[in-house]
Order: sequence, then structure tokens, then C-alpha cells
Amino acid sequence: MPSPKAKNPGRSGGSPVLGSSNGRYEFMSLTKPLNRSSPPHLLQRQGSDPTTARLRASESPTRRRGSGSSTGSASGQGPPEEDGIRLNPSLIRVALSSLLAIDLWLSKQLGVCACEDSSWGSVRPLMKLLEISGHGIPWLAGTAYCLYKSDSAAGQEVMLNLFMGLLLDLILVGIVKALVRRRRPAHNRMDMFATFSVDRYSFPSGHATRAAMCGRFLLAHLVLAAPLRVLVLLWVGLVGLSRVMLGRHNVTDVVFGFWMGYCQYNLVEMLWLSPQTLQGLLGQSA
Ligand SMILES: CC(C)=CCC/C(C)=C/COP(=O)(O)O
Repeated sequence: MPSPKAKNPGRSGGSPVLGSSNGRYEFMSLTKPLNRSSPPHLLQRQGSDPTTARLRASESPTRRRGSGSSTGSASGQGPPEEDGIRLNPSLIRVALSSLLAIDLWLSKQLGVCACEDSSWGSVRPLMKLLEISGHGIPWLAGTAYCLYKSDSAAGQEVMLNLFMGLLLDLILVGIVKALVRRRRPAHNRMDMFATFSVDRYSFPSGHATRAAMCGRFLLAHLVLAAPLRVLVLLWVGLVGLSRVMLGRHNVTDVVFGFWMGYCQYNLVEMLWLSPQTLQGLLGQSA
């Protein structure tokens, strides 16, 4: 018995769909056009299939007119290609809007410290403490202080690179926030201290990017005992969770923020300023 592939030579790729004609099943591609050598019964099936018919009905009149005939595939401009192009983006759109709906619903459920009279309002001060612990100002000020106080070249090098990483984080998060412009959740009370104008937007969470980047930085460059390493990881996670519990962010803002911060650390490593690089830079400017 011939294999289903052998029935329709010259085509590959795309998702296989079983089509039946005279009780026999064939493989058809949803994404590739049928070529001229397609068996006539397959071409006929495109017109009779209810899904295809529905999709074709939603075609714009211009495109319908442009195809020249109702069985456009016969002229080489087959609907299967159009269907493939139309179907996939709409599937992606449906998937994205479902994800967005779940995100909004989950974020609202988790925003239990959004104000004092929320269900977990009594935990709000603790969440705000976590917010301060991940804010840019204490991190920049603390790093600058350690850089100033450090009397070893190695310590200065590490602190200088952490400082550069923090600045890079502020710039990159600012750029993404300005491009995406996603509003903060409606239940958020905008009572954060020391913010930039882009901080009225929520995607991504600047606290999450900073926590992820600094967490990786501390684990890689400070010799820490195991319990302290666990504490660093716990702090990163709690900073992220507190953003959603305070109602500052949606879950996806924090998840993306963690990923972005993780990648930013790789960038810091790539752009690492060694004493030699610094000397070179200072020598050039002098
Ligand atoms: C003023 C400085 C130096 C930093 C601003 C830090 C800040 C308030 C970021 C916003 O974080 P979220 O996006 O997580 O709300």
C-alpha cells in the first residue's frame, strides 16, 4: 500500500492534516500552497471544507477578486498559503490575549497589600521595606560608599562595575518602559519615593531587574557562606513578590524583569571594566 507521503510528492514541511477522499486519507499542509500538480480531488476539498470556507468568507473583497477564481490554488495563488498566514497570527493573538487576561486576573488576586484596608493591608509596611531594599537610590548610594571606602584594587574594581551595572539597569529599564508604556495596575496607589517620569509605567519592574542583576552579581563576586547565598536568592524572590502584592506590577512585569535583570548581568560581565581598561580610558582622556 503506498504511503500517504507518496500520494503527494514534491511537498514537505507545514503541519500535516488528514484529508479524506474516497475513503483514503492524505496529508495536506496548512502553511504551504498546493502546487499545480496537486491531485484534483485535493483542490476540490479546499472549497468544500467548512473551516476553509469560513476563512475564505472573511477574506477582503480585493483579495478575493485578485485571486481570479474561486479555486485560487489552481492558478498557483492558493488559499492554503493565505490561510496559513491568517490563521497563525490570530492564534498567537488569542494566546497572547488569554495570557494577558490571566496575568491581570492573577495580579489582582495577588495585590493583597495594595492599600492599608486591603485583605493583607497589615503586611504593607513589610512590603514597603522590601521595596526600599530594591530601590535604585540605596543601591547606588551604598555602592558609591563602598567604592569610596574600599582600600583594595580588587574591591574597587568590583564596586565600580556594580555601580556601572546599576546605571545600565536604570537606562535599559527606562528605555523599555518608555517603549512599551504599559500602565500600572488600577489598584496601585502611586506612593513610591524618588521615581523617574517613566516609572508611571509598569513593564518591566525596575525592582525585579535590579534584584535579579544584583543578586547574580553578589553571588558571583562576593565570597558568601551558603546560608547567605540562600538569603540573597530569597531576597530576590521576595522583592519580586512584593511588587505584585503591593499592586505596583502585574505578574508578567516581574517575570520579564527577572529575565531582563538576569541578562543584564551577562552584559555587565561582557563590558567588565578592568583596572587596565580604566587606565587606558583615563590615559586617553588625559
Ligand atoms: C531614582 C532612582 C535612582 C531610581 C528609581 C527606582 C524606581 C522607583 C524604579 C521603579 O521600580 P518599579 O518599576 O519596580 O516600580
